[in-house]
Amino acid sequence: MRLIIRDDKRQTSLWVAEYIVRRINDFRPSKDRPFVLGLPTGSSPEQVYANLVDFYKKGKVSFKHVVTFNMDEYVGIPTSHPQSYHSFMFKHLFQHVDIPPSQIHIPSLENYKDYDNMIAKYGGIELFLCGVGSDGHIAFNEPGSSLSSKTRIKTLTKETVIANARFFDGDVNAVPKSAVTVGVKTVADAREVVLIADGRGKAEAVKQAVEGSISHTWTVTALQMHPRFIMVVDDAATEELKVKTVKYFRDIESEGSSEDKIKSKL
Ligand SMILES: N[C@@H]1[C@@H](O)[C@H](O)[C@@H](COP(=O)(O)O)O[C@@H]1O
Repeated sequence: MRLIIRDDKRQTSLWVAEYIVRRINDFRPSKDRPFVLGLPTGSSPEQVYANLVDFYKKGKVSFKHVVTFNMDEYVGIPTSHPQSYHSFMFKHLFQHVDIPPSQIHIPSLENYKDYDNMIAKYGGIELFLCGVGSDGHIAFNEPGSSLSSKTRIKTLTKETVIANARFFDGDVNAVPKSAVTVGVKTVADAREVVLIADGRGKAEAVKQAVEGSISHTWTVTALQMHPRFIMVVDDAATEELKVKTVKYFRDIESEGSSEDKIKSKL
């Protein structure tokens, strides 16, 4: 695991967007060999998407040969609903860049049983970007979800419904109570996972992800097993970590990752 700590959300969002642009460009995607990108919704990635749009407009990246798979979607509201994840993705990213609509995938009641197969047909996900819930859930894999789960329907916990009420004018009753979501294993099967978290509200989840034991109680902890897992967090999100942990990761990252260091010497 790499843990990148930046001062604030502006900086974490920039780091992640620059990283994604670099990964897409280094991959040199083509029609026959697209870059397969897993994507989240939520307030955490919003500025990442704004930066990606900006980089696209400046000609630094193209999404023409990028295939996307979103991680989740509410059940019970139409895709046209302003708070559907479908609407979110078009508003913040898809409508501003050159991705062909046929290359966009969002889970739904219609396609969820085939979702993991669809991903497999593209050769798997190259990079899965994700956020994390305050209770440590990734996508909508709430506490107690199987760490080997695949795409399915999940009931949302009260904590998540309350947390997401902010997008529904604070009305808890308006928040859908279930969702289609990729599984923990769907995320963990990606060749690389990049997680972005900011704010004090994510501090406990970040602590569990970095210092906790692997447990279905905090589904994010499953990513500790991942060979290429990068967490990008702001200062506030590190507040529950041990001083020693923060110092350790700051020290190794201040020199660049060991891989970057070795490559730069070649
Ligand atoms: N299903 C989404 C998750 O994918 C997201 O990571 C989480 C955190 O959202 P936010 O980034 O708004 O804090 O919220 C929702 O529950």
